[in-house]
Amino acid sequence: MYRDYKQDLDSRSGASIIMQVGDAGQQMFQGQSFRNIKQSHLQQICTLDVDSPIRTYRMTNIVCTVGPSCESVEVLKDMVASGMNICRFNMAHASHEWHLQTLRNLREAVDKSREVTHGSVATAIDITGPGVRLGRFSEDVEVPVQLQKGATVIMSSDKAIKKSCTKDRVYVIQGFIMRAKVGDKIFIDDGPLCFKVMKKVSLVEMIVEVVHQGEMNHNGLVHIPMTTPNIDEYLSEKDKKDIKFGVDNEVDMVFVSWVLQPEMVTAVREALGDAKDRVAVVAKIESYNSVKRIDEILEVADGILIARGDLGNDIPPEKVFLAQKMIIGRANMAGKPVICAAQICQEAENALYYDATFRDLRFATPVPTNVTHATSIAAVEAAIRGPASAIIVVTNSGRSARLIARYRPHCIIIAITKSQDTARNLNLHRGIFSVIHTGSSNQEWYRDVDQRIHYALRVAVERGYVKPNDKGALLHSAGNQSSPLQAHLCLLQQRYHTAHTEPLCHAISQPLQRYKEIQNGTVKQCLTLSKSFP
Ligand SMILES: Nc1ncnc2c1ncn2[C@@H]1O[C@H](COP(=O)(O)OP(=O)(O)O)[C@@H](O)[C@H]1O
Ligand SMILES: C=C(OP(=O)(O)O)C(=O)O
Repeated sequence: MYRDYKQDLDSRSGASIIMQVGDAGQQMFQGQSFRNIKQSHLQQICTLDVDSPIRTYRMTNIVCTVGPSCESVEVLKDMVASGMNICRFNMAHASHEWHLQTLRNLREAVDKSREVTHGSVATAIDITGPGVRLGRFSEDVEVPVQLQKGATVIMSSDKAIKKSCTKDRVYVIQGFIMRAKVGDKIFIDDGPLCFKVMKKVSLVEMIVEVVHQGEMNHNGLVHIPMTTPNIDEYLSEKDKKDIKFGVDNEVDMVFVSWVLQPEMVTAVREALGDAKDRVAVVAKIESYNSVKRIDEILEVADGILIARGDLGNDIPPEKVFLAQKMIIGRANMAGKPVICAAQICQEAENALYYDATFRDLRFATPVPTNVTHATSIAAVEAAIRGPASAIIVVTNSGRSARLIARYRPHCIIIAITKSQDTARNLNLHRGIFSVIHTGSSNQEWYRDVDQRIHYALRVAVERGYVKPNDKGALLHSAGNQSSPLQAHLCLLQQRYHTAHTEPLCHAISQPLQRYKEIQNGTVKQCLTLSKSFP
């Protein structure tokens, strides 16, 4: 049932999708059979079964880039239904007017889909950073321009051709021409088109020859491996204008292309002004330099995007895998979300040995551990021991949900929130499904929480995330009057036998078990809790 949207959309010009998406309605149900606790990675992989029923959900989020082929409300609705979590607007292409109209179309598509998907879609602008790009082609040139091996092209910094490039003569900035040396390879976009510099004609012009055939598009990225674009400032005037556009139009994230040093991320945060606490800054790792400075970049960024295509043009393609594994590991250690920009094999998720990852991450957590943090670790521990098919977390800031996701539970995290902003922002984190519940809360606190949990469970059942007789771990605060130390962690037995509302209410009313003595992130004891709920 899966189709490759990138090919679908690219072939209609100008849009890509970072990961593979499923047909509408199918995306959440692929998966593995229910897991048991395994002692080792080997034991875990020995239990993988080709006959396992398709019943789990997707833990990985999908980031889609929009272009002209998917700008309409109809297509965007289709993408929402197909599971898009983050909609990315690449500011290297198109005008602010186009981006604004498409953003409005997206919001309309999300509103119209709300009943069907319950989902919220985050928005991200992708700023160009110091990467160098070609100009635009003349109206009469058929784009993409196909180039065969051996063809020669003039690269020129003549501004007169900036918007009227031809097959034989393309615009790039002068700094790029000055930096290029005879014999250098120049990659266009993620390849395969590759040129070799044959002759430097002047300071503003050079002749290049196609050594690997491929195609050129408007504003294609131009890169000489292992070279650093010359940057005078961390942010160009264009990037600043694009960030202002993002803030004015309330996007949730900024992806920063070609981050070469941590200061670039800090500069973006500063440019966000008052929106800096609301908007997540994601650093794109697409060069050798950024791989080498990954820890410093991770420290200042809210998340990382591994741009495998461009990275594979800067370092040898066969090393991209090593960089990817290392970066994902370090991002996991740092507790920061990481986007791997390329198609992912969904079945691979089933082979992951979550328990070991959890142990490693817990081991790496500094002691003493803050209570919210420790309780979130305990929620994951409870889910492993259940074993639970979902962790339900009541959260308005999103903090507990993010902390739970950080410990990589094997099961989905259902975050119940009143905040639309939180719901959208959680799309950056792994394995979280946000349920927005805005119902009235002018009643006793526990009844309000109870109602929200019921609602989330109903949605979870409808979507096939939990089933009759499944167990779930539940995390919520102990109410306004209580100290954070009284935070409850409950393992609830969902004893319902059908997927209807009435039995779900029973699920909550059953005596619940509470993990107590949460000490430095380790659950020591399990008690029965019957008083917290009526
Ligand atoms: N808003 C847009 N308008 C026109 N074309 C676009 C737009 N966004 C993306 N594209 C096209 O889709 C291609 C793939 O998108 P993306 O991966 O974001 O671009 P790039 O690799 O250039 O950074 C781009 O090279 C461009 O041709
Ligand atoms: C996602 C990538 O980057 P971009 O689309 O910005 O070129 C990539 O290079 O894989």
